Amino acid sequence: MSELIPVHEAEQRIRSSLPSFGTEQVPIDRAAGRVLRQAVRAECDQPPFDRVMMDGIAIALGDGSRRTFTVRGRQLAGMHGQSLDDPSGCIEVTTGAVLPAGCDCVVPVEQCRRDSDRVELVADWQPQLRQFIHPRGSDCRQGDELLAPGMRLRAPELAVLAANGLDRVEVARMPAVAIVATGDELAEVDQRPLAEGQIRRSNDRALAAALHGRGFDDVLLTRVPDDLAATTQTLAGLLASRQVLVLSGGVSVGQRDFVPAALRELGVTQVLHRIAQRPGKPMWFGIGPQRQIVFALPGNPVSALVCAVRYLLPALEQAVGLPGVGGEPVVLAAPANTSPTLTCFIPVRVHHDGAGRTLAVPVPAPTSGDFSGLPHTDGVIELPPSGTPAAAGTVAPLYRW
Ligand SMILES: Nc1nc2c(c(=O)[nH]1)N[C@H]1C(S)=C(S)[C@@H](COP(=O)(O)OP(=O)(O)OC[C@H]3O[C@@H](n4cnc5c(N)ncnc54)[C@H](O)[C@@H]3O)O[C@H]1N2
Ligand code: MOO
Repeated sequence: MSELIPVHEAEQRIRSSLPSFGTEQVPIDRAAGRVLRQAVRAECDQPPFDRVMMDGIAIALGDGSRRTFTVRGRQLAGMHGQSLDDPSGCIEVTTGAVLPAGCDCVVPVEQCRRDSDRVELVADWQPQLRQFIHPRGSDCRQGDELLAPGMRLRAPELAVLAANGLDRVEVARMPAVAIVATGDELAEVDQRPLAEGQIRRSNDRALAAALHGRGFDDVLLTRVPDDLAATTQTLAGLLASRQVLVLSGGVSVGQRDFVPAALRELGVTQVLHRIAQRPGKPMWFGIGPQRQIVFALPGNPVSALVCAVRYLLPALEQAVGLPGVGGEPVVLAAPANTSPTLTCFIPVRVHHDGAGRTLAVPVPAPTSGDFSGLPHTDGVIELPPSGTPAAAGTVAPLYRW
């Protein structure tokens, strides 16, 4: 039997063997949630002109002693061309308008008393030079790099794309994923009644949800029986049409655990099998002849999910160009058991204390087959091998579901 590989080495081996899925151009309205694969530079200065910040009047301040002004014109947002030549005058302006030529101060309407075309400043209001003006280029200058490859396109990034005239954008191509459930004991979700010895298949739905949650939406669900020929045939078809295969079950040492043998027969190169961790020890990972990514996860539901959040999701995120961020540091709120030889992954519920620290309360699953309590948890923490339990206060990385 192959030796157990430490968690950090398993991660390293996976990361260094991943392909990229390439890029594609998409219209801006299909870009939300995608991963940017180009740099975006400012099309022009932002704001592109000195911009009025308040509805009111624009004036030429001079020495600041003048208290009354005569309205000489109007410059609303979207208009241009007004000019003030006479400091006793003012121009009515609205938020977002170009500051009229000759003006250097905006007085909000709340600080004005208007009588016909005469405006008087309220008694205790003292206008200041350049007040309530967004100067041209204060947000960014033409040519500044605003977005870099590897950024996820969320709301702020979409605003920048739109503001800079990008109606199409280059993003990472998302892989076609197949999730394959193995096991003769597995029944469909709607099968009633269940025969003795059967359980409904649930790992595939959990894995698909985990993938959708990270933006991997092209996911096909299928199953194979515990039979080498059938497994090999189904996997051959999937390797021809999908870039990522995620299998659950059939990777251990049982008489009917055919997954590693079938993958070997199909020319998938094994990169690792069996990691020094609990749960999820039997995980298998390999790369196909056309550089397909193949994760064969253990069938136990907690094990499958742990391996998905610790290895599968970070790997696919790397392959689409996102920077690796690792687990999120959290503070253990109570002691947690460890193993002297294995890295332990422990389900936790997280909350924040008064100081804003993220505290993790261990909610251990009785076995890796017991997943009904997981909905009340947020993810798993990773505890390295140790001869003593991890004390409350230990900082550990959290991998969210
Ligand atoms: N002699 C040994 N036996 C086992 C070892 C070992 O080292 N020596 N390792 C154990 C560990 S740890 C795990 S984890 C499991 C993993 O086994 P497989 O990946 O081969 O998974 P299966 O045997 O097919 O299934 C395990 C368990 O999970 C249930 N299952 C499978 N698929 C699904 C699904 N889609 N939805 C819900 N549940 C699923 C299945 O019914 C089994 O109960 O091996 C141990 N054995
Ligand atoms: O590695 Mo298995 O996941 O403990 O049951």
